[in-house]
Amino acid sequence: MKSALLTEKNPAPDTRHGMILYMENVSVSFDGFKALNDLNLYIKKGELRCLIGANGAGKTTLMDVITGKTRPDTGTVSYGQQINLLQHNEEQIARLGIGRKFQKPTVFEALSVKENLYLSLKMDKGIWTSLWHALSAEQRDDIDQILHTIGLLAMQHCQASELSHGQKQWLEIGMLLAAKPQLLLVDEPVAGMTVSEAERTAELLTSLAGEHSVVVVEHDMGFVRSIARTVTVLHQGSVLAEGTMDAIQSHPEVKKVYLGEEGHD
Ligand SMILES: Nc1ncnc2c1ncn2[C@@H]1O[C@H](COP(=O)(O)OP(=O)(O)OP(=O)(O)O)[C@@H](O)[C@H]1O
Repeated sequence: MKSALLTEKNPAPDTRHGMILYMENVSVSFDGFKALNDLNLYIKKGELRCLIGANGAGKTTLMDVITGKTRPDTGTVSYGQQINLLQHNEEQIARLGIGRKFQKPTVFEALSVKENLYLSLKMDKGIWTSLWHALSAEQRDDIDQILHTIGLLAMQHCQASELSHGQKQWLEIGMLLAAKPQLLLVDEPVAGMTVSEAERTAELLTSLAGEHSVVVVEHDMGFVRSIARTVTVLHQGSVLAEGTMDAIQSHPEVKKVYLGEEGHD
């Protein structure tokens, strides 16, 4: 289904070569300190990628560069083959189909689950009309589908404040989905979740891959193992290693600089 947001002003990324994101030779300095150091990262269309790295490795800065919050000093960042993200601001990048979920859920507590989703649908129009009948049949179907995907169909009329921490995280993922992103950036999705919520989140993120490309930053190695096909390890602002979880866990440099330090996180 074609997104209403993908207009001439918001073109779809050209992913004919199978890649949704290209970051090449990207460096970011803060007062002379290189938070990203000649970083190269490629994300395939439809993949679920996990990004790990010790505190200060550059994970947040990397997400900030993709979403336009931080401008790199050098390098290129391309969404599909043709969209130069460095020429767009944060709002434009969101409209181009890159959604970001921060660690802390920011749902509207006083609104119902479903109303939170309407709000996300309507964001591109500037003014929020919460009336269900004002939505097109396609938009209503989209919301029902999202409620199903995030497992909150039965709770659609509950006030968001009544949701558990995990349910709020799923609602916020649903709010991102309402804007029909192609690339989803998800920061520490299972922090603070119960074991069963984390399992459900693993299923949810896995189910989103394919139709969406998903990049997950996560410290919980058990969770990473449960979802990741490819893991990228950042260290001192560069990619130290990339591969399957097994390959990463037996990589001597990774063991030395990251996995050995995990308990100190
Ligand atoms: N705005 C800033 N000003 C100065 N230094 C910064 C700024 N943002 C990040 N840094 C520094 O850049 C480095 C990389 O930070 P970043 O937040 O990207 O790491 P991270 O991998 O996300 O770490 P964490 O897991 O702790 O969130 C850190 O040393 C941090 O102190």
